[in-house]
Amino acid sequence: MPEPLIRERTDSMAVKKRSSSCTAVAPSSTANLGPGYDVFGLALDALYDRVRITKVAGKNSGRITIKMSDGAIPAALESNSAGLVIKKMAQDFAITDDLDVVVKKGVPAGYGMGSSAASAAAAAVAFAGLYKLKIDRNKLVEYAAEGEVASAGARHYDNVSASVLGGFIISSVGQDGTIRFIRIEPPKDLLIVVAVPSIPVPAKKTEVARSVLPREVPLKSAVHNVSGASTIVAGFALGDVEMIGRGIDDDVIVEPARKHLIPGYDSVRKNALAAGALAVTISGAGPSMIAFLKGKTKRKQVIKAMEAGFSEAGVKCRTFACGPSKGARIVV
Ligand SMILES: Nc1ncnc2c1ncn2[C@@H]1O[C@H](COP(=O)(O)OP(=O)(O)O)[C@@H](O)[C@H]1O
Ligand SMILES: N[C@@H](CCOP(=O)(O)O)C(=O)O
Repeated sequence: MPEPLIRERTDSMAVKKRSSSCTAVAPSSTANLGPGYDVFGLALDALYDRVRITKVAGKNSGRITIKMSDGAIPAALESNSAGLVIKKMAQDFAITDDLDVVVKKGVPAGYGMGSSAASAAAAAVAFAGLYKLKIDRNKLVEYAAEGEVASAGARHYDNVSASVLGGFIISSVGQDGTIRFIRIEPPKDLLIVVAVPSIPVPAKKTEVARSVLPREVPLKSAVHNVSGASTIVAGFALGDVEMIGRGIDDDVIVEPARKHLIPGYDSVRKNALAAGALAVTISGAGPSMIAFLKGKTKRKQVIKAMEAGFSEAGVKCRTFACGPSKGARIVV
């Protein structure tokens, strides 16, 4: 369910004297949007992670300690997306303060809503805020992408760019390694319904879901996906939700290879389309399914349809409707 942004309680005077801290929040996100594998990301105004970084006064052995609100996620620096980001930023800016990091999870880990990315994005923004670093937001995305190594085994930019920058983002990595992000403000009447199935997911689910993808694709499929992806971009640029929907529904490469990982995929998709969704796809690497609608009129019907679809496969799910979100920000 959407979690309201709650401002961090003001630290006591005693704590303030000993240390200084910075807190940032970052939104959940959906990646790919069908044919835009590893390129498209959309920030979702549904769930948020919060990261607070506190300098431990008078200690500069470079020790970074992470405390997680969700005990199922490893708190070890190298295995935690926020930890990897902070470690890399501390190295690059030669910061040796001891740091205490508290990660409050709002985005469930492993369900295709950019959970590791939300922690990584909030960590990058909080670290830059704490040390008042003059780095542009694109560079912040690059730092946040360090965190994806903890979950996906690779630096993919789609979730982190959306979490840091907000809105709809196109990430491109040039042949020379140059990374560029293009942000388009999503149309106001774009509504999103997410269904999160209650099924166990493997640790490093994204790495697993990436391993089932074909290494090479037929030219015909590549052409097909380029046309779908171009339609999505045109839809965002023109503010045309129906056009966005037409493009999303056109992935012939990634979704067919992954759908067997999601019990109920076919019925969720069929039901949601019949109930009035413009497009239905896997959110990120799954297992959540995501539907795109124009306005709120069909929202309840689509929610019911997706729940019924998972139920046909004997799977419970939780559902929510949301809009696009703005990007990560400092709250204290
Ligand atoms: N700060 C973090 N928040 C969430 N997951 C994390 C974090 N650090 C490491 N992980 C690991 O990343 C995996 C979840 O991330 P990921 O597979 O990208 O899923 P999703 O983006 O769908 O939530 C889990 O194995 C989890 O233990
Ligand atoms: N492009 C990635 C996106 C993974 O998103 P997640 O939220 O499931 O981690 C992929 O499809 O592997």
